Amino acid sequence: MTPGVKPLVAGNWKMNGDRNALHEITAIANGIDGALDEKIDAIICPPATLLYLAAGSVLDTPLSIGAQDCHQSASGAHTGDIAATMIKETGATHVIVGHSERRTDHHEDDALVRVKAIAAHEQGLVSIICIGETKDEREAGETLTILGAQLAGSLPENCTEFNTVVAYEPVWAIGTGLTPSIDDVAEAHAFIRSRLEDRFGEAGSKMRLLYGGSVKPGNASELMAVVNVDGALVGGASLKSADFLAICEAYRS
Ligand SMILES: O=C(CO)COP(=O)(O)O
Repeated sequence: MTPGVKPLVAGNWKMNGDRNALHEITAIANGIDGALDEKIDAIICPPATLLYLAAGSVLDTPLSIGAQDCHQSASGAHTGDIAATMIKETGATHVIVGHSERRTDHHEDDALVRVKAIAAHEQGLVSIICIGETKDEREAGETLTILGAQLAGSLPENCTEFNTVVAYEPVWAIGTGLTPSIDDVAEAHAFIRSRLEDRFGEAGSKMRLLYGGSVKPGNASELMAVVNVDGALVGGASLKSADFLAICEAYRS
């Protein structure tokens, strides 16, 4: 954790969830009591088809809703894409950009992630900008070089602690049950923090840095206790309210 920074626990549902799964969102919203709400912010990012319903279902609760991607343009001939303006209209407040699955599946590069983040910021949405190395890159000892390049290329100049969250997700840890060692998480997050401070000064020291990749109730406390880990970006374990709430509980004491 970073002193003075309120942690964020974010759930990324990816391409999972239908109307029947909305009760998981209300269960999470109801499971965050006042004491926990004082300790953490929490958001769930369901698929775009559920954004309106999800945002409507968490009104007046501590839970917020985010999207999983946005287009860099405000409107236009972009079949299948969703603009940040549209996300804003649903009542969502956050948007993930640059997730490794989009970088791989849709060939998104740092430059594109950067303009998506700008589009999100222009609409008053908080961008959750994802970075992370592949297994090959880690084994080649290139982790910090890759993270440095992704940070430089994916984060726009207008990032502040209010409009930007950085999520470190080692690609090889996503959905695999594998996690880096605590020392490796600490090293990566310390590196990211120093790069953010170099570039954004005071704002860089307060920007929230999430760890993502196989975060579960069983490892959340250990991972969340690492210096400069200001929360989690949770995939599979965010689909079940009990698991997501158990991860949030890592911050109760
Ligand atoms: O990609 C992730 C969150 O964005 C992590 O997914 P898992 O928690 O399922 O490994």
